[in-house]
Amino acid sequence: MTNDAILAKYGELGRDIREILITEDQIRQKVLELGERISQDYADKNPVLVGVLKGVLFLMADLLRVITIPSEVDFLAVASYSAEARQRGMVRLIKDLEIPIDGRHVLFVEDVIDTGLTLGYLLRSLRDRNPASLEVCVLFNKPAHRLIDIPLKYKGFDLPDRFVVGYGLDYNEKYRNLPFIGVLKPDVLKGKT
Ligand SMILES: O=P(O)(O)OC[C@H]1O[C@H](OP(=O)(O)OP(=O)(O)O)[C@H](O)[C@@H]1O
Ligand SMILES: Nc1nc2[nH]cnc2c(=O)[nH]1
Repeated sequence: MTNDAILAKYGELGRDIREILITEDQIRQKVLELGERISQDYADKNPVLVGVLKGVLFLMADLLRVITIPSEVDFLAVASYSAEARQRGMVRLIKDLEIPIDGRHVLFVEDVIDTGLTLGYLLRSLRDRNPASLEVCVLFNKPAHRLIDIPLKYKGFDLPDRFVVGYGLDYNEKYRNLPFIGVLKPDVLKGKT
């Protein structure tokens, strides 16, 4: 299917998209590769995959389906603060893990890393609980605005400095269900770059 045909299939959502940056097939292939590596690296370790709601839902579900070893999953949720508040390290946990992670091999799964502030805070919080190991798997890495250096053991795509939607990523809670990564048209995207 051409990109135009894919966008047409999504009707009003598709009409808001200026460009598809990463296709559904490219995402599927990359998630498969990540799942294969994780399955090899964590064989016999029964890892706990941890994600932050809500953007990670799609990645987490797809990744779990291609991981071939026993593994567990749990989620955190954080309150959204302004960029200024987050820069001061303010991330408020509104849902904590249900699985105790002391002594466990934890893989933090993130859909997108931009400034790194959210992940930086959450990794510190998880490290305090003494996991046996703590690594990060990110599908979409946006290095342009990174404020904190975070080692990424598993990385999918480097993205340009543009606000993107789809595959879990939203704009005002919309567009999460698009199966690709796209850039919104300028008239839709007010105040974002
Ligand atoms: O590296 P940072 O600049 O901290 O940005 C990354 C965060 O942004 C996204 O969440 P978002 O705030 O969009 O919430 P959502 O997942 O509920 O859409 C993503 O899931 C990360 O948690
Ligand atoms: N939807 C969305 N959320 C983000 N959080 C950090 N970067 C992005 C982005 O490009 N799109």
